[in-house]
Amino acid sequence: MNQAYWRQRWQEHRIGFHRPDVHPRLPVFWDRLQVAQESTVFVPLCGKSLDLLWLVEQGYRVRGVELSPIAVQEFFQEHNLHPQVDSVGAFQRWQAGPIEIFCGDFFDLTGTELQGIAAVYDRAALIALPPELRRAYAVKLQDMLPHRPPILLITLDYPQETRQGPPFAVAETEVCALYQPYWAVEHLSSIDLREAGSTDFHRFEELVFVLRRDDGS
Ligand SMILES: C[S@@+](CC[C@H](N)C(=O)[O-])C[C@H]1O[C@@H](n2cnc3c(N)ncnc32)[C@H](O)[C@@H]1O
Repeated sequence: MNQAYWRQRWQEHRIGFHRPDVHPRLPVFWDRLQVAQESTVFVPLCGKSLDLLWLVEQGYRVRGVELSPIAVQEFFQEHNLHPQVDSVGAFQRWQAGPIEIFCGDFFDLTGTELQGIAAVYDRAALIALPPELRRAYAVKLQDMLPHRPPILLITLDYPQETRQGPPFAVAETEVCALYQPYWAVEHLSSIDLREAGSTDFHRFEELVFVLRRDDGS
């Protein structure tokens, strides 16, 4: 699973992961993070998600990172936003009002781009990555966010042997293995997506977690 794969998916418009609406779990669970308004939320591997706009409507600033320039351009175009574009390190930074998207590879972030981050929203970022990159992704977040802001994390879980990712299955045990001991993991909900007719696998669940700084207390 490499950059070429994702760039090609955007080029061919194979973006079944992109929702035409705000993710239903975001408004339900966001308040659990208790993030002060006007602070900045980091949205890794953001695509052109409408969740960015929902967060802005709630009074936050958002900072995304996304590999595909097609995704970034479409996001701003589709919402009639007129971004300023400049270069920051390895990234092209697109900015319009409270929305900033760093176009480039998440793994090229240095940490300076994430200064002032008050919370993280991960929907379909961790599960977009194969196992070896998931470990690197979590380590990178740990390195770049030493103040351990809260994370709202949405994953999928299903028998991985029944299909190839992405999306990859990421169960609660793996979330705990990746994020503890830096963050305490609270499992908020499991939703059987088969009921919504989304799949015919014998198990296909969406899991929602909140990760909070673990002070060891
Ligand atoms: C499954 S999609 C999810 C997009 C978005 N979070 C959403 O909910 O619609 C994964 C996204 O991550 C992007 N991506 C994959 N690898 C990346 C990387 N190393 N750095 C930045 N973006 C990446 C892809 O281009 C794709 O848009």
